[in-house]
Amino acid sequence: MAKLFRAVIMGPPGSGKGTISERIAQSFGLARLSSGDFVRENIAANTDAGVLAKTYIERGLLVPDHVMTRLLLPRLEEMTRHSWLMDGFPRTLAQAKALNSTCDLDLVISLNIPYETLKERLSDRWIHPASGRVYNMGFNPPHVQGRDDISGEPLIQHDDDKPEALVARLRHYKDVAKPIIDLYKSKGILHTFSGTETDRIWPYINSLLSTKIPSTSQTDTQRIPMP
Ligand SMILES: Nc1ncnc2c1ncn2[C@H]1C[C@H](O)[C@@H](COP(=O)(O)OP(=O)(O)OP(=O)(O)O)O1
Ligand SMILES: Nc1nc2c(ncn2[C@@H]2O[C@H](COP(=O)(O)OP(=O)(O)O)[C@@H](O)[C@H]2O)c(=O)[nH]1
Repeated sequence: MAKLFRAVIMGPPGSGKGTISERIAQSFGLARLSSGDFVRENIAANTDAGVLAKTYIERGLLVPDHVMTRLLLPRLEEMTRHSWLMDGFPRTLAQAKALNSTCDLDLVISLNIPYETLKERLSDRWIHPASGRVYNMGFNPPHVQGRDDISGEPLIQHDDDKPEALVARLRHYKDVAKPIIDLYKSKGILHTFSGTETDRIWPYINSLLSTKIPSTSQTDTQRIPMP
Protein backbone atom coordinates (compact mmCIF):
# COMPACT_ATOMS: atom_id res chain seq x y z
CA MET A 1 0.00 0.00 0.00
CA ALA A 2 1.21 3.53 -0.79
CA LYS A 3 2.39 5.55 2.18
CA LEU A 4 -0.40 7.55 3.75
CA PHE A 5 -0.17 11.31 3.75
CA ARG A 6 -1.54 13.61 6.45
CA ALA A 7 -1.60 17.37 6.13
CA VAL A 8 -3.10 20.43 7.79
CA ILE A 9 -3.90 23.77 6.15
CA MET A 10 -3.82 26.92 8.30
CA GLY A 11 -4.54 30.57 7.66
CA PRO A 12 -6.73 33.45 8.81
CA PRO A 13 -10.42 33.60 7.85
CA GLY A 14 -10.73 34.22 4.12
CA SER A 15 -7.16 33.18 3.33
CA GLY A 16 -8.36 30.49 0.90
CA LYS A 17 -8.09 27.35 3.05
CA GLY A 18 -11.40 25.98 1.79
CA THR A 19 -10.69 26.89 -1.83
CA ILE A 20 -7.19 25.42 -1.79
CA SER A 21 -8.28 22.31 0.16
CA GLU A 22 -10.83 21.60 -2.53
CA ARG A 23 -8.14 21.87 -5.23
CA ILE A 24 -5.77 19.65 -3.28
CA ALA A 25 -8.50 17.06 -2.70
CA GLN A 26 -9.38 17.06 -6.42
CA SER A 27 -5.80 16.93 -7.69
CA PHE A 28 -4.34 14.46 -5.21
CA GLY A 29 -7.33 12.39 -4.10
CA LEU A 30 -6.93 13.15 -0.40
CA ALA A 31 -9.96 13.04 1.86
CA ARG A 32 -10.83 16.61 2.73
CA LEU A 33 -11.72 17.15 6.37
CA SER A 34 -13.14 20.41 7.68
CA SER A 35 -13.58 21.02 11.39
CA GLY A 36 -16.29 23.61 10.66
CA ASP A 37 -18.23 21.04 8.63
CA PHE A 38 -17.91 18.50 11.46
CA VAL A 39 -19.20 21.04 13.95
CA ARG A 40 -22.14 22.01 11.73
CA GLU A 41 -23.01 18.36 11.01
CA ASN A 42 -22.97 17.58 14.73
CA ILE A 43 -25.20 20.57 15.43
CA ALA A 44 -27.63 19.46 12.72
CA ALA A 45 -27.64 15.88 14.05
CA ASN A 46 -28.14 17.09 17.64
CA THR A 47 -25.30 14.99 19.03
CA ASP A 48 -24.17 15.77 22.61
CA ALA A 49 -21.03 17.48 21.33
CA GLY A 50 -23.08 19.34 18.71
CA VAL A 51 -25.56 20.69 21.27
CA LEU A 52 -22.65 21.86 23.42
CA ALA A 53 -20.75 23.36 20.46
CA LYS A 54 -23.83 25.34 19.40
CA THR A 55 -23.94 27.23 22.71
CA TYR A 56 -20.46 28.63 21.96
CA ILE A 57 -20.89 29.33 18.25
CA GLU A 58 -24.12 31.23 18.92
CA ARG A 59 -22.07 33.58 21.11
CA GLY A 60 -19.40 33.94 18.41
CA LEU A 61 -16.89 31.90 20.42
CA LEU A 62 -14.58 29.08 19.43
CA VAL A 63 -15.69 25.68 20.61
CA PRO A 64 -13.61 24.62 23.68
CA ASP A 65 -10.66 22.34 23.04
CA HIS A 66 -12.05 19.34 24.89
CA VAL A 67 -15.27 19.44 22.83
CA MET A 68 -13.35 19.79 19.54
CA THR A 69 -10.98 16.96 20.33
CA ARG A 70 -13.88 14.74 21.42
CA LEU A 71 -15.56 15.49 18.11
CA LEU A 72 -12.60 15.10 15.78
CA LEU A 73 -9.98 12.74 17.12
CA PRO A 74 -12.20 9.62 17.04
CA ARG A 75 -12.92 10.40 13.37
CA LEU A 76 -9.22 10.66 12.61
CA GLU A 77 -8.54 7.41 14.43
CA GLU A 78 -11.09 5.73 12.12
CA MET A 79 -9.17 6.99 9.11
CA THR A 80 -6.09 4.87 9.56
CA ARG A 81 -6.26 3.76 5.91
CA HIS A 82 -6.84 7.20 4.37
CA SER A 83 -4.66 10.07 3.38
CA TRP A 84 -6.27 13.33 4.45
CA LEU A 85 -6.03 17.09 4.56
CA MET A 86 -7.52 18.90 7.56
CA ASP A 87 -8.87 22.45 7.39
CA GLY A 88 -9.77 24.34 10.59
CA PHE A 89 -8.05 22.12 13.15
CA PRO A 90 -5.84 22.60 15.13
CA ARG A 91 -6.82 26.14 16.04
CA THR A 92 -5.10 26.23 19.44
CA LEU A 93 -1.84 24.89 20.80
CA ALA A 94 -3.77 22.44 23.00
CA GLN A 95 -5.51 21.08 19.88
CA ALA A 96 -2.17 20.80 18.07
CA LYS A 97 -0.75 18.79 20.96
CA ALA A 98 -3.80 16.52 21.04
CA LEU A 99 -3.47 15.96 17.28
CA ASN A 100 0.22 15.22 17.74
CA SER A 101 -0.56 12.38 20.08
CA THR A 102 -3.01 10.86 17.56
CA CYS A 103 -1.01 11.00 14.35
CA ASP A 104 2.20 12.14 12.70
CA LEU A 105 1.62 14.99 10.27
CA ASP A 106 3.67 15.02 7.06
CA LEU A 107 3.07 18.61 6.10
CA VAL A 108 1.49 21.88 7.24
CA ILE A 109 0.49 24.59 4.76
CA SER A 110 0.23 28.08 6.23
CA LEU A 111 -1.38 30.85 4.15
CA ASN A 112 -0.16 34.40 4.68
CA ILE A 113 -2.59 36.86 3.05
CA PRO A 114 -2.75 40.67 3.55
CA TYR A 115 -5.58 42.09 5.68
CA GLU A 116 -7.12 44.21 2.89
CA THR A 117 -7.41 41.15 0.68
CA LEU A 118 -9.11 39.14 3.43
CA LYS A 119 -11.59 41.95 4.06
CA GLU A 120 -12.55 42.21 0.38
CA ARG A 121 -12.92 38.47 -0.06
CA LEU A 122 -15.03 37.85 3.02
CA SER A 123 -17.47 40.65 2.33
CA ASP A 124 -18.18 38.81 -0.93
CA ARG A 125 -18.19 35.23 0.38
CA TRP A 126 -21.33 33.14 -0.04
CA ILE A 127 -21.69 29.61 1.30
CA HIS A 128 -23.89 26.60 0.66
CA PRO A 129 -24.36 25.48 4.26
CA ALA A 130 -25.24 21.83 3.57
CA SER A 131 -22.12 21.03 1.51
CA GLY A 132 -19.67 23.73 2.63
CA ARG A 133 -19.21 24.85 -1.01
CA VAL A 134 -17.89 28.39 -1.09
CA TYR A 135 -18.42 31.09 -3.72
CA ASN A 136 -17.18 34.60 -4.27
CA MET A 137 -19.18 36.95 -6.46
CA GLY A 138 -16.05 38.02 -8.36
CA PHE A 139 -13.62 35.08 -8.11
CA ASN A 140 -15.88 32.03 -8.45
CA PRO A 141 -19.51 33.11 -8.76
CA PRO A 142 -22.31 30.52 -8.81
CA HIS A 143 -23.90 29.80 -12.21
CA VAL A 144 -27.20 31.22 -10.93
CA GLN A 145 -26.95 34.18 -8.57
CA GLY A 146 -27.64 33.23 -4.94
CA ARG A 147 -27.96 29.49 -5.69
CA ASP A 148 -25.63 26.52 -5.16
CA ASP A 149 -24.39 25.08 -8.50
CA ILE A 150 -25.08 21.45 -7.62
CA SER A 151 -28.21 21.47 -5.45
CA GLY A 152 -29.76 24.77 -6.57
CA GLU A 153 -30.35 25.57 -2.88
CA PRO A 154 -29.99 29.14 -1.56
CA LEU A 155 -26.55 30.47 -0.55
CA ILE A 156 -26.02 32.33 2.74
CA GLN A 157 -23.51 34.81 4.18
CA HIS A 158 -22.02 34.31 7.67
CA ASP A 159 -22.48 37.23 10.07
CA ASP A 160 -18.88 36.93 11.21
CA ASP A 161 -17.64 37.53 7.63
CA LYS A 162 -18.79 41.15 7.96
CA PRO A 163 -15.92 43.68 8.20
CA GLU A 164 -16.82 44.72 11.78
CA ALA A 165 -16.32 41.16 13.04
CA LEU A 166 -13.22 40.55 10.96
CA VAL A 167 -10.69 42.70 12.82
CA ALA A 168 -11.30 40.81 16.06
CA ARG A 169 -11.21 37.44 14.28
CA LEU A 170 -7.89 38.28 12.64
CA ARG A 171 -6.33 39.49 15.87
CA HIS A 172 -7.47 36.33 17.56
CA TYR A 173 -6.08 34.20 14.74
CA LYS A 174 -2.67 35.84 14.98
CA ASP A 175 -2.49 35.28 18.73
CA VAL A 176 -3.50 31.65 18.75
CA ALA A 177 -1.82 30.60 15.49
CA LYS A 178 1.66 31.82 16.40
CA PRO A 179 2.56 29.05 18.88
CA ILE A 180 1.09 26.42 16.54
CA ILE A 181 3.12 27.74 13.61
CA ASP A 182 6.23 27.79 15.80
CA LEU A 183 5.59 24.18 16.81
CA TYR A 184 5.28 22.99 13.19
CA LYS A 185 8.29 25.08 12.17
CA SER A 186 10.36 23.36 14.84
CA LYS A 187 9.22 19.99 13.49
CA GLY A 188 10.40 21.03 10.01
CA ILE A 189 7.00 20.42 8.36
CA LEU A 190 5.78 24.00 7.92
CA HIS A 191 5.45 25.53 4.43
CA THR A 192 4.25 29.13 4.22
CA PHE A 193 2.71 30.67 1.08
CA SER A 194 2.16 34.41 0.75
CA GLY A 195 0.20 36.42 -1.82
CA THR A 196 -3.06 38.07 -2.73
CA GLU A 197 -4.36 35.60 -5.32
CA THR A 198 -5.14 31.93 -4.89
CA ASP A 199 -4.45 31.25 -8.56
CA ARG A 200 -0.87 32.51 -8.14
CA ILE A 201 -0.25 30.60 -4.92
CA TRP A 202 -1.77 27.36 -6.15
CA PRO A 203 1.03 26.35 -8.61
CA TYR A 204 3.56 26.46 -5.75
CA ILE A 205 1.39 24.33 -3.50
CA ASN A 206 0.67 21.98 -6.38
CA SER A 207 4.34 21.47 -7.17
CA LEU A 208 5.27 20.99 -3.50
CA LEU A 209 2.58 18.33 -3.10
CA SER A 210 3.56 16.68 -6.39
CA THR A 211 6.92 15.89 -4.85
CA LYS A 212 5.23 14.34 -1.80
CA ILE A 213 2.15 12.52 -3.12
CA PRO A 214 1.31 10.97 -6.48
CA SER A 215 -1.54 12.61 -8.45
CA THR A 216 -4.77 10.66 -8.76
CA SER A 217 -7.88 11.15 -10.84
CA GLN A 218 -10.57 13.55 -9.74
CA THR A 219 -12.99 10.69 -9.16
CA ASP A 220 -10.96 9.64 -6.11
CA THR A 221 -11.97 12.84 -4.32
CA GLN A 222 -14.04 12.24 -1.23
CA ARG A 223 -15.87 14.34 1.26
CA ILE A 224 -16.05 12.27 4.42
CA PRO A 225 -19.59 11.93 5.79
CA MET A 226 -20.53 11.75 9.45
CA PRO A 227 -20.32 8.31 11.05
N1 LIG B 1 -10.62 23.82 15.65
C1 LIG B 1 -11.67 24.50 16.17
N2 LIG B 1 -11.65 24.93 17.45
C2 LIG B 1 -12.69 25.59 17.99
N3 LIG B 1 -13.81 25.87 17.32
C3 LIG B 1 -13.89 25.47 16.01
C4 LIG B 1 -12.82 24.77 15.38
N4 LIG B 1 -13.17 24.52 14.09
C5 LIG B 1 -14.40 25.03 13.94
N5 LIG B 1 -14.83 25.60 15.10
C6 LIG B 1 -16.15 26.25 15.32
C7 LIG B 1 -16.03 27.75 15.55
C8 LIG B 1 -16.21 28.31 14.15
O1 LIG B 1 -16.69 29.63 14.14
C9 LIG B 1 -17.26 27.36 13.57
C10 LIG B 1 -17.19 27.24 12.07
O2 LIG B 1 -15.86 26.90 11.68
P1 LIG B 1 -15.33 27.16 10.19
O3 LIG B 1 -16.22 26.55 9.18
O4 LIG B 1 -13.90 26.76 10.18
O5 LIG B 1 -15.60 28.67 9.93
P2 LIG B 1 -14.90 29.99 10.27
O6 LIG B 1 -15.83 30.96 9.65
O7 LIG B 1 -14.60 30.12 11.73
O8 LIG B 1 -13.50 29.91 9.53
P3 LIG B 1 -12.93 30.48 8.18
O9 LIG B 1 -13.58 31.81 7.98
O10 LIG B 1 -11.48 30.52 8.47
O11 LIG B 1 -13.28 29.52 7.09
O12 LIG B 1 -16.95 26.09 14.17
N1 LIG C 1 -11.11 37.58 -5.32
C1 LIG C 1 -10.61 36.43 -4.87
N2 LIG C 1 -11.37 35.68 -4.04
C2 LIG C 1 -10.84 34.50 -3.62
C3 LIG C 1 -9.54 34.06 -3.97
N3 LIG C 1 -9.31 32.85 -3.36
C4 LIG C 1 -10.42 32.57 -2.65
N4 LIG C 1 -11.35 33.55 -2.81
C5 LIG C 1 -12.68 33.69 -2.21
O1 LIG C 1 -12.45 34.26 -0.91
C6 LIG C 1 -13.36 33.73 0.05
C7 LIG C 1 -12.57 33.06 1.17
O2 LIG C 1 -11.99 31.86 0.69
P1 LIG C 1 -12.11 30.50 1.52
O3 LIG C 1 -11.52 29.41 0.69
O4 LIG C 1 -13.51 30.33 2.01
O5 LIG C 1 -11.13 30.84 2.76
P2 LIG C 1 -11.02 30.22 4.23
O6 LIG C 1 -11.86 31.08 5.12
O7 LIG C 1 -9.58 30.34 4.56
O8 LIG C 1 -11.49 28.80 4.14
C8 LIG C 1 -14.28 32.79 -0.73
O9 LIG C 1 -15.45 33.51 -1.11
C9 LIG C 1 -13.45 32.40 -1.96
O10 LIG C 1 -14.28 32.07 -3.07
C10 LIG C 1 -8.76 34.91 -4.84
O11 LIG C 1 -7.62 34.61 -5.22
N5 LIG C 1 -9.35 36.07 -5.25
